[in-house]
Parts: sequence; C-alpha cells; structure tokens
Amino acid sequence: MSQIDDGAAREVERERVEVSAIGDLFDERLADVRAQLARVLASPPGSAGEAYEREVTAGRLAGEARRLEGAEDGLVFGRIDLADGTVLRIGRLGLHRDSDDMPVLVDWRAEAARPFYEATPVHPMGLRRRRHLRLAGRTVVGVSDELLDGSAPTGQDVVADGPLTAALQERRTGRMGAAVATLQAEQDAIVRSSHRGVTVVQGGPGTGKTVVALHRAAYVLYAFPKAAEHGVLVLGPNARFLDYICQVLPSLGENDVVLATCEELAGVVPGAADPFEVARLKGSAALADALGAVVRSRQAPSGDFTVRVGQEWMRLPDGDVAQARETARTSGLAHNRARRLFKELLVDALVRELARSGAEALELIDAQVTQLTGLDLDRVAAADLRRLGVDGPPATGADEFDADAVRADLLDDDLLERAVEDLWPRLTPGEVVRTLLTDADALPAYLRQFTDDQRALLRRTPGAPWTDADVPLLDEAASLVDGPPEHVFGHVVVDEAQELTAMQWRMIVRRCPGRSMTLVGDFAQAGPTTVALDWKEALGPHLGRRFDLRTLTVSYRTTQEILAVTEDLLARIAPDRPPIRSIRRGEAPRTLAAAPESLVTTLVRELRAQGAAYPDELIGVVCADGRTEQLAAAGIEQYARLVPASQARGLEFDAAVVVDPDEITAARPGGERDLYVALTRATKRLCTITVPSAG
Ligand SMILES: Nc1ncnc2c1ncn2[C@@H]1O[C@H](COP(=O)(O)OP(=O)(O)OP(=O)(O)O)[C@@H](O)[C@H]1O
Repeated sequence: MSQIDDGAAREVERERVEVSAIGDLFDERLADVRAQLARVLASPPGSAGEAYEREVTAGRLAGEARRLEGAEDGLVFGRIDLADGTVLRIGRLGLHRDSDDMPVLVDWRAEAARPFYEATPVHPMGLRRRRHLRLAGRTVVGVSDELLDGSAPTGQDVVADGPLTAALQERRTGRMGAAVATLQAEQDAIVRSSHRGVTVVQGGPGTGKTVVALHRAAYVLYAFPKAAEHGVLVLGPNARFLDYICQVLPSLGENDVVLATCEELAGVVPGAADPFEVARLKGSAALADALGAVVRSRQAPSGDFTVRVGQEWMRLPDGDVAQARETARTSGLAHNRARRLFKELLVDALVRELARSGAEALELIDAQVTQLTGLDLDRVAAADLRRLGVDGPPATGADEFDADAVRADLLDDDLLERAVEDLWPRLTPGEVVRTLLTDADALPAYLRQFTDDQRALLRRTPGAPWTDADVPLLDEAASLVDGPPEHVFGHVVVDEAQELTAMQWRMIVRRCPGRSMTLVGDFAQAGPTTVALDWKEALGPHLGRRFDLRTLTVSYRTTQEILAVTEDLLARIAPDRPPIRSIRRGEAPRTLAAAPESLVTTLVRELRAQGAAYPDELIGVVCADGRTEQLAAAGIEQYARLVPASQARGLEFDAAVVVDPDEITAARPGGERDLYVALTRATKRLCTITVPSAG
C-alpha cells in the first residue's frame, strides 16, 4: 500500500470512529423520542382538554421521530476545518450534547455550514480544508479533501476525485435523491438566499433547478420561522413528477412540506384532459373576469323584491334593493357570504317599511274614528289615563311595533328566504363554471373578446366530466362564491413553473398571501399551453415585475455529447439562449431507423441489448402521447419506464430511448420543445429511433 493510501485509510478510520459516535448520539435521540411518544400514547387522558393536548404532543413527537428516521441515511456527509483548528461536521440535521457548547453535528442549513458549500480557494471563508465523507450505511468508506487556503497537503489530507463526480456516477433509481452533500456554490447561493419575496430560478435541462427548489423548501423551513409556521408547499406538474421527487425532503429531515399538483391543491379529481388548444384558452385570465361576471349576474339582477309577510304582499322599492346589492357587493365578501349581508339589508328595509306602513295605518284608523265620532282618540286615551292616576305616555303596549322582534322573525322566515334565494341564490363553484361554459348565451355575453371558434372550443357538453383545465376555473369560482382558500402557505415552491397558465398562477397566488415563492423553470421546455414567453410576461399580472432572477449554467444530468446534438434544436426554440455546458461526458448518441411496422421490434431489440449490457440501469422510453398505448400493449414496460412526451418534464434516466422524434414534434404545437425535453432526460446514453416516412 502506498503512503498516500495509508494516509487515506488512516483518515477513513478516524472518521469512522467520529461518525460512529455521532450515530450513537443519533440513536439515543431517536430512542428518547420514541420512548416519550410511547409514554404519551400510554397515558390515559382525563378530560377532553387533556385528550387534545395529548394528541398534539403525540403528533409533535411522531413528527420528530419521522424527521430523525428520514435523515438517518447518509446522516453525516461533510466536515470543515477552520484555519484556527476548529472542526465542524456537517449533516442532514443538527445534534448537540447538553454538556457541550460545540454542536456534534451542524445542520447543513445552519449559517455555520455555509462555507462547506460556498468556500473556494479564492474565497476560503476562513477554511483550511473541506472534507466530503462517503458512507455505506453508517460506515465511512471514503473521504476526499479540498484544501482552500493554498497550503500544501499533509499526511492527513486526502486530496482525491471530487465527490460530485462520484454522486453523478451513481445509477438512477427512478426517484430523485438529495444533493445535500454536493450542492454547488451557485446552487447553494440560491438555496440560502435571504430574499423572502419571489425568487425565479431558470436554467437549461439538468442544471439542478429541482435540486435547488427542494433544498430551498427545506432551507425556508429552517431559516424563516414565520413562513415555516404557515407551511411550505411544493407544487409539481403531475403525479409522476411528484413521485419522482417525493423522497428528497424526508431525507433532508423535512416531512412537513406539502407536495401537490394543482388538482390536489384544489381538491378536484378531473375525469378527463382537455386538448391543449382548449386548455390554453381555459388558462387565459379572461376566464377569471368572465366567471366574476357570471357570479355578478346572479346578484339581484332584476332589483325587484316582493315577498309575502304575514297576510300581505310587500314590495320593496327598487332603490332599496339596488342599495342593498351595492353594499353587499362592495363589502369584499364572497358571493355566498355577501348573500347574508344582502338579506339582512333587505330585511332592514322591510322592517322600516313595516314600521312606516303600520304607523300610517294607525293614523288612518284614528282619522276615520274622528270623522265618524268627532272624538280625538289620543286625547281620550290621555284623559282616561289621568283619571286612572297615570301620567305621561302610555306604557309599552302589545300593539307597539317591536322592530328587533320583527327583524328576527323575518330573518327566519321561509318565504322570505325563498324570495332572497330567487334574487341572490347561493352558488356552488361547479354551477358557476357550468353556467359560463354550458349556457348558450353565457360565452358570447362574457367572453366577447374571444372569436366564435374559440368560444366553440370552450363550450362544454352538459354532464361531461371536469377536465384538468377546468380545475383552476373551479378554484377561481370557489374563491368568488365561498371566499379565499382556508389553507394558505408561508412559502410556495413551484417546479416546471413555465407550464403554469394565468388561471393556475391565480390559484397559487391565492394560497400564498405573503408572496414568498421560489419558482423554477425553463421556457425552452415549455409545453403547448404556455402562452407567456418569459418570466416578466408570465408573472407580471400576478406577482408584479420585481423578482430576484437567478440563472443556473451547468448541467449535471445531460452529457456534453447529448447537449451537442440538441444544439440546433435549442437554437430554433430559444434563439437567445446561450448553450449551457455540462460536467458530464458520455457516449455519443445513436440513431436507429425503423419502418413503421418494425418500430416495436426495433425498440424491443434495443431495450433488450441495453438491459443485457447495463443490467442495473434505468431506461426511459419517451414517445408521443398517442403512441403510449401501443407501446404499453407491446409490453415495453417490462424493459423500461414508458413516458408520454407531455409528462417527461423534470424526469431523469440513465439511458433514454426517444421514439419517433418527428411524431413527438408533430403531436402538439411547440412539439419541438417536447422533443428537446425528451432528448435531455438521460445521464449517460441517448438512442433515438426515427421512423422515416414512406415518401
Ligand atoms: N449539486 C449537485 N450534486 C449532485 N447532483 C446534482 C447536483 N445538482 C444537480 N444534480 C443532479 O443533476 C440532475 C438534474 O438535476 P435537476 O433535476 O434538479 O435539474 P433540472 O434543472 O430541474 O432539470 P429539468 O430542466 O430537466 O427539469 C439530478 O440527477 C440531480 O440530482
């Protein structure tokens, strides 16, 4: 064994001892939390209050146990040695011993860990050395050091291959892993940014936008307690993508982040998908105005309010109804809540009317009696009272008008409730959207700016299931009729943010009143429902034009060779985009040609060959959406993950086989962007199967 190897082995052994001691402390903590939880669950609650408290404590302890369990794998991954000799070990979470001032393990998000990610030889940030630890289970199996202060390596430094290279060489599992040990400085600067407003992260495929987004979510929870209190939401484009990223946050010790798609956020399960041209129209902000107009059209449009009160019909003057409508509308309350105010105002007007007509009726009776008998009833009554020894006005009599009682009765009155319902009906979100999209007159009335053809596309068949593009409309309608969503978040992270329509942005903004967001995406990868061309255009109407824009420039997924073959395509779809560079090298991409009838055979042969040569690797087959069924029926899923091009955004495989690029390009408008996404999914090998046309 060489001297260097001896030195490395010695260092590995030293680290093993330290890391094993940290592991013991971790076990103690976990055992302690589990024991506390068991005790709490075993203690019988006395009162309802105690039962509630017990539940809260049990929930907190169970959460803590989950947090610890999630972070166990790869718990310790780094160490920094400061120039003054201080040593800090960096891990997925922080650990202290009560007896010690110095932490045993520093949470990667703590300020003290920042130099681990950001120090360079030019800016060593007080470090002499940065060390990465490689673990198998809990055992340290390798260390690699970088010296940052310009000093020469000693026998205790193991200057070796970078840990990033090792991380990138790991095979793909179909689930994304955390990059917490190897976050790069440009990524870390975004993750740790103190900016609390809107941060936008753009960058080509594989530049780590998702990595940054997820680590940012974990950082916000750690560093911004106020945002953490309200919770963090990570929004992804579809369930497949959420499944791909779902393990990252738990492995960073965070289980409290809500991962959702727009559909899940709205609590609507769509039964169908709209064709993109319909989805694009439904995504327009004009729909929000139209839905607002539909709701307003149901708010006392006629102004006529006639109701039977007791034995009589009463009609309120139009002015009273109009005033009640205006007051209810401008109250800032949503339709169904404003309805209560509207009803109360009508009842007030009715009570006034009843008081006035009651007084008038009495005066009329008095006048008639005086005319017939010559008696002034008021005077007679006063004289009678004096004779009885009672002075002053008569005591409150049973026939005096009791406005409060009348008001309460009217508010409870069924007939009145029915009359209000006619004028200002309670609405459901579904009813509002149905009215706009199904009523023959509604579309021309409320979407005048659309052409006849566009309105025809929007028209909905009665009874049809809700579609994915209806979801933000239903959510908008819900906010119009029932008010803003109950569940809001302190910080929202949106991945593939270029995909969101204006209506989807409205949904998200409604759930983030503090406007604290991290949005990551790439317009060169935008799908066909995206109308905006850049962030300013996409975000301006919803979040204003001020946001912190960061650009990632290095691809950690897509190899140099794959980027080279997509250069022309990128120049066509995003002419202003400077090409990104990759730190990965791989095989030259291959192209196979297959006649339409032999496409499946060619694909299966290719997958079998790749499976035999690289048995542990994950292969993704990306094809036009319309081709998926045929390939699934041919059993492609025994060899590879089969992904329709529309759902490939954000995913990653060791190898990708792209089936019939022309078909992908032709399948939807902006199909070249779908193809760009498909071609940039592989970390190692790309094979494209073309199907030359018969002509
Ligand atoms: N600092 C890092 N350390 C280790 N791996 C990294 C790092 N940054 C990115 N990666 C890896 O690079 C790959 C691509 O990252 P990611 O999916 O975040 O890119 P992206 O920009 O979101 O891509 P896309 O535009 O295709 O959605 C992933 O496997 C990720 O784990």
